[in-house]
Amino acid sequence: MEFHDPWEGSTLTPLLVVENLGRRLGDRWLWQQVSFELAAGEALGISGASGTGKSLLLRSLVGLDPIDAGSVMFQGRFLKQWDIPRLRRSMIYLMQTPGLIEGTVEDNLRAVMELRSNGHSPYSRDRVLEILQTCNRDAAFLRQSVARLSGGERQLLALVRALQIDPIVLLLDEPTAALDPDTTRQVEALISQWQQQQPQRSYLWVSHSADQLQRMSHRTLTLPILS
Ligand SMILES: Nc1ncnc2c1ncn2[C@@H]1O[C@H](COP(=O)(O)OP(=O)(O)OP(=O)(O)O)[C@@H](O)[C@H]1O
Repeated sequence: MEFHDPWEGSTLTPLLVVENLGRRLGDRWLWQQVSFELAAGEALGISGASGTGKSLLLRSLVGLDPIDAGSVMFQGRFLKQWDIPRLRRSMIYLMQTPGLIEGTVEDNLRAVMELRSNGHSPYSRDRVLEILQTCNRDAAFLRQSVARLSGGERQLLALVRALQIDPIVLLLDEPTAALDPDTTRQVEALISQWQQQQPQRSYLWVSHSADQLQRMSHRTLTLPILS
């Protein structure tokens, strides 16, 4: 199976080049010959039935899951040439169910900035409040206990936590799957605003909603069902 990349031949320098990627599950290929490029500023949708390997594809792009064939190049360097913490700051994978620490929303945001792998960038409440404004949240959200957050609020927190690290590429794994329509629109607005603030920012967005992919991506790759 092979994907046709309609952006092939584009004069834009690609941020991400995926060539003939393959992933085995036991003695079968989950997917193979997956090839695509993500240009600076591009939004690429990923669709496919449950179990076709969308999450594993995103995870493999940042070395969280093994690759059995092919190569991934980010900003001109193969994955194995990257310092992995640095790669994962530049290209952040946002998982479906975010892992959070106990405490408040702000504890979670601050903890990430204090991690060595984030280069000791200082935590900035002003920066976070600016991001939160887009989704109608203020300082009261920062004081909330994580234990009392809804599924949607946990997703919002995970997104804000990623955005404050200032990535170039976001790998979004069904980021609104657990959200009501209003919060879904807020998340979409947040991502759009983030992307438009700097033209090189790009994202891959996995979704089961064709409408959402039409709103949020320039084009879509569909993973085929394993035969
Ligand atoms: N770490 C792993 N090792 C081996 N197999 C895995 C692993 N993680 C997931 N799988 C299997 O790989 C297949 C693809 O899983 P994946 O979560 O990538 O699918 P998906 O397309 O994202 O599904 P959904 O739309 O339901 O989220 C599934 O059959 C799953 O059971």
